[in-house]
Parts: sequence; structure tokens; C-alpha cells
Amino acid sequence: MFDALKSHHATIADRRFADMLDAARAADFSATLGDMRFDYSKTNIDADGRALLIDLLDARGVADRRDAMFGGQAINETEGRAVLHTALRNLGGAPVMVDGQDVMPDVLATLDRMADFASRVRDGSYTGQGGAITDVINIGIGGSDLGPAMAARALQPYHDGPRCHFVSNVDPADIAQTLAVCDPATTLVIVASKTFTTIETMTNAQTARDWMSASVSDTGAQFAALSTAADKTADFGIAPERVFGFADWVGGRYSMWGPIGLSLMIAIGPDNFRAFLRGGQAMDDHFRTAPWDQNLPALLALTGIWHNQICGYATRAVLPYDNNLARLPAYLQQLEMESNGKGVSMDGADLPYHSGPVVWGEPGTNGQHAFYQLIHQGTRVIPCEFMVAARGHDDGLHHQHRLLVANCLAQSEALMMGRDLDTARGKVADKFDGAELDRQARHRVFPGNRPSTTLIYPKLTPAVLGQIVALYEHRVFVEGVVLGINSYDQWGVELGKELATSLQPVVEGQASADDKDGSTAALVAALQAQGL
Ligand SMILES: O=P(O)(O)OC[C@H]1O[C@H](O)[C@H](O)[C@@H](O)[C@@H]1O
Repeated sequence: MFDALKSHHATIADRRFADMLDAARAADFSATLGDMRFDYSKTNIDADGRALLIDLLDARGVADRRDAMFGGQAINETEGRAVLHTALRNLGGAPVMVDGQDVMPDVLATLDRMADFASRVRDGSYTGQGGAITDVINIGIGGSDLGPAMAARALQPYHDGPRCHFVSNVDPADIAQTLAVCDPATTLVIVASKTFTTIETMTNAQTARDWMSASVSDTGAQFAALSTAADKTADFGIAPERVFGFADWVGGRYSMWGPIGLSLMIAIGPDNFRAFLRGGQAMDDHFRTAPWDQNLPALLALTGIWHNQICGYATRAVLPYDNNLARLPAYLQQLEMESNGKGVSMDGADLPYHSGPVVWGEPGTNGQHAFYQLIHQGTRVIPCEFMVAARGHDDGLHHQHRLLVANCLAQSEALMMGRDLDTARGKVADKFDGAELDRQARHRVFPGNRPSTTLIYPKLTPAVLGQIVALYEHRVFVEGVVLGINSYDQWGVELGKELATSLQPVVEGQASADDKDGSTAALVAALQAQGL
């Protein structure tokens, strides 16, 4: 499938793409949605390469598949489900049909119920036993944690509701340290779980309930649930008026737009939450209508395919120069790696090329003082995705924000330009000479020609965050369709869960480790000797 692209790549692999980069290329290899601009000119993709990449979209039927997704067809074929997180941000309410039924009335009614509840928590008319709610604890994991936790951090400047805490790990340290700073009489616990069976979440929810029941008479009244499993939320003792349901066509890692976003809505308020949804919807409209060579999600995806499947770069760094996006890399790790980390194509055959890349990152400028060394001078090429706002939220500190922007732009420039041996020699010629000058200079050489993309936006508002998240969601979709995999299941997480269940009695000393492998049995024995 990638033959033409690989042949093209072979002819240009040694080219220094900085030599192509003039103002015309910068304009041609950028695309915009309003004030959001995606620049992929600092890559080795040229007009021919881009044309071949766009051919792939047509050859793989991406447009039809996109329309099938928005149209409610069961494109999650292994689970027989539609993929309709986009319906959650379809604020205009245009009909979205699943099995002959319009799902929008239910979606919008649930959004209104969420807004009503969030408003009552925020204005103090919904109370705990001790009065107005001071703390909200969202208990969830994976898609029921990473989205709202990432967004609550990203939109911290808009936070004017009660304190929000996110507990995910089954490690008791997580819940214990959170409960320690909350008052049970004024805390709302939100149990977020699509299935309401996830062991970590149910264990933490039980621990929170025990904690609350020591001092609160009606604990159920201070619990809410976000789930597709209404029967299970009732069994847990949460009254239907505080259960916010959604359908199985919302994938866990795509679910922050609906009930799973309740903690975020309580933090920033329903109006800001709706602005977040509108941002996502604006990206949906763009994805559906913009020609491929102007289409941000498609271009982001094609840049990814170029770097991973064609150039062979196995990882990709996401580097937001926006400290409030500190959790974005973790969020994207689930979104991208759980979606496109598959070795089998939709029809069950082995994938004849690599699956999606390893995604990792940290905000800049922090990363510059840690792992950028390897990005600049390590032996592997790591494509970088920079993102930065024109303005921060503290106008009085705008001079400091400019320093942040200068650093972001400097990094992509440095990665591209590098520094050759002659220039490196010049840097140290006053200190060394002869063989020592050469040796010292070698350490100061930067190969350069290292690709990056840059996403810029005016300011990290709720709407802009919505655009960014939807941009990455659709990027994952396009990459998944091109690779021919199902981006919407996650069978690869099951085996570890099954083995954890079988190991539980072993670590509890109720069953022997004899039928386990030698390493596992020895580790259990050693941990038991240390007090397990
Ligand atoms: O929302 P839940 O049903 O509790 O699921 C939470 C998470 O756990 C699973 O193991 C999946 O890997 C994730 O995709 C999911 O988001």
C-alpha cells in the first residue's frame, strides 16, 4: 500500500528540508481553522509526497468511512457498535440516526440534566449533609478519568466551582491522599465508569463510600454516577436523579464530551462546558467539509503516517508550550495508543506495516531541561508536535509568555537547522586547538533535519481546547482508516485484567503460586517475605 510513498521517500531521504523552506512553503504547508493554524512545513513532506499521501485517503475510502461514522453506522465492527462521540457535541440537535432512531433528543436532555445538576452543586442549592459542596471527587480510570482530568487542568483559569479531585489508581495512596483533604459532609463523589464493573473504580468507590458512611447518614445522596449501566448504578445505591447515562456508541476514551465530563462542567460551569463542546463541533464541521489539503485532522494524520510508516520513526513527542496542557500527553497516550495500537487489521489479518507510534511528551519549557538532549542529538529521529498560544491568561505576565513562545519556536528551528562541524569549531576555537578542538567540536554538532509540526492558537479557552481534542480524535480516526484497523476496540487490555484476577488469591495467600511461571512465583514469595 505504501510502495509509491516509500519510493518517493527513497529519492528524497537525504534532502535537507530547511533548504526548501521559504515563505511560500510556509504558507502552502500550513492549514487553518479560524485562528488555529497547523504548520507542517518543517518536515520533509513536499508537494509530491503530499499528493501521494492524499491519494492514500482516497484509496482507503476515508471520506466514505468518515460519513459512515457521522451517520451512525456500526464502524466499530468487532463490537458491532456505532462511533458517535460527535453526537455529544452536536449542539444544534440535527438528527443523528442509530438503528432508525434519532439519538439527539436523549443526548440533549442528558446535557440539560447535567447542566441543572452542575448549577445546583455550584450555587449551593444541592448540599451535602454538612452544607454546600466544597469538594468533588471523580472516581474513574482510563477514559473515565484522563479526559476530564486533562481538561480540568487545561481550563484551570476558568475554574470557579468547588475543588475537583480525580482518583484513578487502585493504589490506595491515590484515594487515601484525596480523602484526607476532603470533608465527607461537604463532598460529592462521582463514580465515572462506562461499564460500572472496572475493578479499580469499583474498589475506590467502595472505599469512598465506607469513608463517607462513618460520618454521613445518607451516603447515597452524596454520590452521582456516570455510566451506560443503569442497573449497576442502582445496585450501588445511587438514585436515578443523580445517574447520567450514555449509550454504548460512546467509546470510553472519546467520552469526555458527555456525562463523563460532569466533573469538568461542575468546575468551569455549564456555559464554559458548552463552549468546549462548540469548539469540538467546529472541528467536526471542518473535518467533514474542508478539502484534504486544508483539513487539519487529515494533515495531522498524514504527517503521522509519513513519519511512522514511511520514514520509520517509531515514536512521536507531543510538546505543548502550555503548562495547563500538562496532562495532554497522557490523555493522548490513551486516545492514540489504545485506538491504533493494533497488530491485526479489520478483516483479522496480520498488519503488514507498523501500527500507530509510541506517543509521549511533557510541556515545554520543562522538557528542554530533561529529554530534549536525545531529541536533538540522539541517534533516533523523533518527530515533535509543538503547540503554543499567542497569549496566556495573565496579561500582566505577557512578557514572560513571550519568552515561552520564543523557546517553542527556537526548538523547532534548532531541530531543523542543526549545527555543522565548522560552526561548532567556531564556537570553541578560542578554547581548544588541534585534535582537541575537533574532538570538542564533534560534541557540539547537531545533525538537524529533524521534523516537527507546530499548532498555534490565540489562547487556551474552552472552545480552543474542544478544537484541539476533536482534532486529535479525528486524526486517530484517519490514521486508523488508512491502516485498516479498528480504532474503537481495545482487546489488548483484557489479558492483564484476567491474569490480575487469577493472581489476586495468590497475593492474598489464599492460593498457591505453583502453577505460575518461575519469575512470578519468586516475586510473590519475595514480596510475601517483605510483608505482602
Ligand atoms: O469507564 P470504564 O468502563 O470504567 O472503563 C475504563 C477504562 O478501562 C478499560 O480497561 C479500557 O482499557 C479503557 O478504554 C476504559 O476507558
